[in-house]
Amino acid sequence: MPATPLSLPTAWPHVAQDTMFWSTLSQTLLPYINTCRWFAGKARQQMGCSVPTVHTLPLPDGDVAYLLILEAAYADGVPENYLLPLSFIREPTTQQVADIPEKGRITDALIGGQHGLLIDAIYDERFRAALFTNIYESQTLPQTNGQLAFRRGKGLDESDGSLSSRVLPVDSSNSAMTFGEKYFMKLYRKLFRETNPEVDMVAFLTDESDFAHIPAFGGSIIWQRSHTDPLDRADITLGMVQRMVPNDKDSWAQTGDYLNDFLYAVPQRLFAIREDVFEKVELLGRRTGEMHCALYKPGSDPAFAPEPFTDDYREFLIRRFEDLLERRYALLIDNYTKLDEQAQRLAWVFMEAKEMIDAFVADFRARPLDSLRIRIHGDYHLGQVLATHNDFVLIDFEGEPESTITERKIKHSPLKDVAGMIRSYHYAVSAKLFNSAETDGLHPDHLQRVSDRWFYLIRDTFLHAYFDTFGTPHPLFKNNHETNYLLMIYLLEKAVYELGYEISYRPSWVKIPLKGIIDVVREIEKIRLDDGDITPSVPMLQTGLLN
Ligand SMILES: Nc1ncnc2c1ncn2[C@@H]1O[C@H](COP(=O)(O)OP(=O)(O)O)[C@@H](O)[C@H]1O
Ligand SMILES: O=P(O)(O)O[C@H]1O[C@H](CO)[C@@H](O[C@H]2O[C@H](CO)[C@@H](O)[C@H](O)[C@H]2O)[C@H](O)[C@H]1O
Repeated sequence: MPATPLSLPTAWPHVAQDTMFWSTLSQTLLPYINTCRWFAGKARQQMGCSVPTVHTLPLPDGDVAYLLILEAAYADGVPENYLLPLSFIREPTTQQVADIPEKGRITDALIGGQHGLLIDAIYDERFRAALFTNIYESQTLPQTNGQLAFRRGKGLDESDGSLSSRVLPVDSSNSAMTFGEKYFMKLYRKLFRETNPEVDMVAFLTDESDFAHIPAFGGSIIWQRSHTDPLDRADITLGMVQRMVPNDKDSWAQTGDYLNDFLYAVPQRLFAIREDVFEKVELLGRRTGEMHCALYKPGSDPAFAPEPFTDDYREFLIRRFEDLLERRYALLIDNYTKLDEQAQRLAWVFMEAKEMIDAFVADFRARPLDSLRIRIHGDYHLGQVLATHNDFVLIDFEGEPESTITERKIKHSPLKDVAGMIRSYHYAVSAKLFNSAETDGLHPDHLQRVSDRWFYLIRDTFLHAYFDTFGTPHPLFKNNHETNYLLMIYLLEKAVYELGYEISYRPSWVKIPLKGIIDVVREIEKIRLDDGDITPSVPMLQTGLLN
């Protein structure tokens, strides 16, 4: 923190409309947000930060906090908006300062002649209490630009008007707090000019279905803007409350534990998966199916009603695929020499399959498809499933981080979620078997066979339990042939997406999505043979490279 504190003349309760105040403060805010986990613009060339909107939130003791909407500008690309709540702690005691984690302290300041500490308000108990009380009372607070609408959901009990709170040590792209250890509040940091899909999804599942395996919806905080611009009038979601789920860990960690048990036997050439592992996988398949059944509501609100595979959707998916593939091939070529030998071999097969993949994707444009599309989870993997004592709770319905909010609300076949989970099981076994001391001296080909065997058994167990939930026939899945085709489309899309993620963040894991891509390419070959569609212009795969 600077030796000379920031000095601003206006008294804290009156700064909301003081543009000088915010323009001076924004110079301090830019370096601060660059230290925050939730700020996604760190690696971009930044052109500054401003405070276009300030909302005032009265606190229980008569003081105020502010909800700032920050705008971060970049040398290229559109600016981004972030939510930063601000509190001013006057003359804080040593204990008060110590109670606020370093990452929550913004700057020492002299504001309206009073010394104090400006902090991220989530670390101020008064601020948290104000948010919760406003939700409990479904208050609407008028602001200069629109109003803050706090809305209570079914999951917030009548008896819980006032509860003690704390910030949860979840270091992610949003901020999390708990109230009475019974409610979980998420404050969204990166804002979009639309309602957040998570609130839509959780509210829909809580209000319109009896699906009990999400944390029940407790309420939301929405900024309803003054609708001066007809093209830019959507409400903006700032936060959401759900029931807090007591959980030991997420399913990624739980599956990792099961794999640790499995791993011990591998060097002795023993293949042993405990029965309760299959039971858990079956249960997750069932819960996933139940979630999709709950989201399948013909005749409901148009935002959720099932839709066919329209031309628009087909074009959207093909464009997305082509763009993704182009970027991934370029990334792979640029980073080829950094890959290990096994990844390089797989990369060759992927390159060699380019024509076949292109033809497979293009076929999506005209292929007759009678299955239906619905709203789905959208970013479904083992890390999004909390493992409770003997069941699962599904969380984080915010959608794919790389997609825009509009894209995240597009309806897909639920097989996209299924593909996400299948990919996640593939990741779990590959990451364990190829990165553990227990399997260190084992031949990679042997490990690959063991890994494949585990994966196929688990995948099929998941799929059987999933489809059993629907009974047959079901309008979401026309027939086995079409279902298999769609599953391949979404598996391929997910694995190609992951390839980019791993090249950028975990180069030693690149072979995991590459193997996933090649498994799908082999299935595509089978689909082509089934279709009787072997045109000499698109060669079959030369699998010799894999040996
Ligand atoms: N309802 C809940 N009850 C308990 N813990 C939760 C709940 N929702 C989320 N969490 C915890 O918070 C973490 C982050 O939640 P998530 O919804 O994934 O947020 P983000 O959008 O920031 O990724 C989860 O991995 C989980 O540990
Ligand atoms: O968690 P996010 O929503 O930020 O998603 C990104 O990171 C994920 C890794 O944490 C990544 O997921 C991939 O790795 C997981 C194991 O670490 C695996 O379970 C997933 O199946 C796999 O896709 C995700 O792709 C990325 O967007």
